[in-house]
Amino acid sequence: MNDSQVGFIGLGLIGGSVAKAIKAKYPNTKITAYDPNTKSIHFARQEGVVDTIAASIDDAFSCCDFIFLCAPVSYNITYLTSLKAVIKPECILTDVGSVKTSIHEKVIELELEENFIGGHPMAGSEKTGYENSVSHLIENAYYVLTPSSKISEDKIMHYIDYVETLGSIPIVLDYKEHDYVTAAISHLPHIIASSLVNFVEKKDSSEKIMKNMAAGGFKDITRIASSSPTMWQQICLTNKENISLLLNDYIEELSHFKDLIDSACENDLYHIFDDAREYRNSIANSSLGPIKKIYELYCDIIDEAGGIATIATILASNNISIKNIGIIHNREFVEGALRIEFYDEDSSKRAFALLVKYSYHIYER
Ligand SMILES: NC(=O)C1=CN([C@@H]2O[C@H](COP(=O)(O)OP(=O)(O)OC[C@H]3O[C@@H](n4cnc5c(N)ncnc54)[C@H](O)[C@@H]3O)[C@@H](O)[C@H]2O)C=CC1
Ligand SMILES: O=C(O)C(=O)Cc1ccc(O)cc1
Repeated sequence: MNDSQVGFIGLGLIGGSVAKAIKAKYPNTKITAYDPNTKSIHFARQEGVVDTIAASIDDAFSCCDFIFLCAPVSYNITYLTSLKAVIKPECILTDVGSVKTSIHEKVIELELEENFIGGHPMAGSEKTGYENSVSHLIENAYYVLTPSSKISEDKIMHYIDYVETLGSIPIVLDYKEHDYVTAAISHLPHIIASSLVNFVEKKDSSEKIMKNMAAGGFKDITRIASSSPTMWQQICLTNKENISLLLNDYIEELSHFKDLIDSACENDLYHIFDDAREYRNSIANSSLGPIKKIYELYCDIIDEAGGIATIATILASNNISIKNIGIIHNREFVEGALRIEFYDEDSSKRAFALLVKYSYHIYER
């Protein structure tokens, strides 16, 4: 894989980050890239990330083993026809787009299924452009792969291996399922964030009191409203059915919430917040990206002085570093349990064996 030739069409936040991850892992890879932003693509060549700048989708891409389409989703689709004319038969054609059905449909129409595996790294941020790209962006992040029905097992396995060696965690999904899932966990939240920001702006006074007082909670749930408008416009247009369906159900949920407030239903209101807190607390947290693999263990612990220190000492004296540690209480662990997070899988496995040896009761989730 170290001598591969790799093509990029679009070299912004995600394209740039994948290209940097490839160069970091496989320095001999030759990267050919096309991006209408000439300033950033020249900068990428100066930095040594790009070897050849392509002026269009032409023969420059004919020797590529992998080609990554990394422009906004609708633009990616427009390149498939010209790529079909230049790629070699072994080429794995992939994309990083947030929506998969629209590109798969075009791939089927163009009979490119023997080459195409859809891709979606579940990592990113509200930032845009090559200047914000970093080699570690996709590290430890789930990377969804949606292989075409006619692509060979060999190509799928080769691509899974490639993604894994770049530090991501590949998951294979059907492209339609991918679009329903991402509509709920990614597209709907972006719509809610942007509409809430616009709503507050409309409701604010001329002195901008709301804007000036907006605190942590508002900022936490609206960070993603700073994302690229073109990218999100295209996601809404290409995943229309799923988003509309879920938005409809969500509006009903909000309407039910309003009814409970209007009729002052104390118990129901309490339960809505309690259920949400419970479910939210059960979702693994990570500062590195939206969906990352977490290496964690839960340990029953007697509520006595020095309990946490004893465990920390056992782990430290065996050279196991702890990333995060703390007591949690919820329905699953009514009496409280110690949650210990590690930096990697090996540390988590070694800690498990060690704590079991010391007769602790350990759970994995
Ligand atoms: N931003 C995020 O957090 C994530 C984005 N994605 C997907 O990655 C893709 C790229 O998004 P970002 O890198 O975030 O956006 P970006 O705005 O940082 O980069 C897009 C790049 O595409 C280039 N571009 C624009 N029009 C083009 C065209 N017609 N032909 C070729 N290149 C063109 C731009 O010059 C820019 O360099 C999108 O399809 C998006 O759905 C996937 C995962 C996360
Ligand atoms: O910044 C965040 O929290 C994101 O949600 C980033 C993101 C944006 C689009 C995707 O398709 C995947 C991830």
